Amino acid sequence: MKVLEVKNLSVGYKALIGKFRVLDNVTFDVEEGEIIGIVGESGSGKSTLGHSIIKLLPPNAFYERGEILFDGKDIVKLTEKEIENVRGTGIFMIFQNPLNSLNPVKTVEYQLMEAVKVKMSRDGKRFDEKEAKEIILNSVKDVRLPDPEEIIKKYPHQLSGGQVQRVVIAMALILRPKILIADEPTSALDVTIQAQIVKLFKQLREEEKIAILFISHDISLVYAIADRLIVMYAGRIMEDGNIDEVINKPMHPYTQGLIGSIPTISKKEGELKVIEGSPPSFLVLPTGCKFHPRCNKVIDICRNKEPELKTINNRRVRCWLYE
Ligand SMILES: Nc1ncnc2c1ncn2[C@@H]1O[C@H](COP(=O)(O)OP(=O)(O)OP(=O)(O)O)[C@@H](O)[C@H]1O
Repeated sequence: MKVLEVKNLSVGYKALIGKFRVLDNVTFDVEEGEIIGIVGESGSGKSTLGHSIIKLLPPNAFYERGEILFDGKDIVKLTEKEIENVRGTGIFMIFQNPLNSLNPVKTVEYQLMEAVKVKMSRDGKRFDEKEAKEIILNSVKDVRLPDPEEIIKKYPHQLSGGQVQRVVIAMALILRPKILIADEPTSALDVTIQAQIVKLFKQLREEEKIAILFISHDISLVYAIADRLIVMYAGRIMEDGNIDEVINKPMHPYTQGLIGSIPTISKKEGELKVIEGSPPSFLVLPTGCKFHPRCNKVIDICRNKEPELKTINNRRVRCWLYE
């Protein structure tokens, strides 16, 4: 069952130098319980995509075109009041900067309690303080925060970055949304905690059929959690498919470059290949395929005409090599 359909989504920003489009015609569906890794270099539009889906774009951003269908409604068209009812238990986003999700003048306990209240009321349950406290303490234990009783009395600024991130993840565990968007959720955490959080996300999917959009620049981490991989470049989907198939047989030269630059045990240091150059500015995007200036398989047509995202054997790929 589809829980989200993003159709032909284009999103831009207004800046002093003028308007520019970041997301360009992004289309993908999300199935119930599916974990999708969204990868790409910094600036490829991953966070913009996440913020668009939960309708929390910065004030200078605008939806140019397209639809985001969730629960029979187009998120793009929802009023602030309507989207408020979707956020939390419908769609929840863990931001790259977790402090943005917390209120600086309220304790952790207060904020997790609010989440429990929202969850109970949307599930049609009567609020029970004792039960709520138990749910809070369990969620704090689940994210491996030390001294749960003590930590919930604290304010966000009294916690480390990694602890704040775990409080936000605890909030997600309480709310159990239909869709969880996690933007680099574990980058502030050390490797052992990271592994535990990845396990928790998988458990959430198993128990609650939560769909997760896991945004990261770290393909190896995504490989440990996702079923499917979407590769973004310059605000476009370049490749999309089953994660094992994409990792073992990447079709797009950009995906091949990203995977070729992952240090793995089997590769000796000297064999690591990095993609030359850097992503283009959205103000002056190249003509044709946006990756062509950095592509080692470039052919004439790539410079002049942008390829469409084509479906080939269960995979979508935007590249002239497969036309
Ligand atoms: N508030 C903003 N105002 C203007 N431009 C913005 C704003 N936020 C993002 N952008 C532009 O959108 C582009 C995509 O940014 P975005 O944060 O979505 O990429 P990303 O792939 O998530 O990168 P990162 O991995 O660094 O977070 C950026 O290069 C930047 O030019």
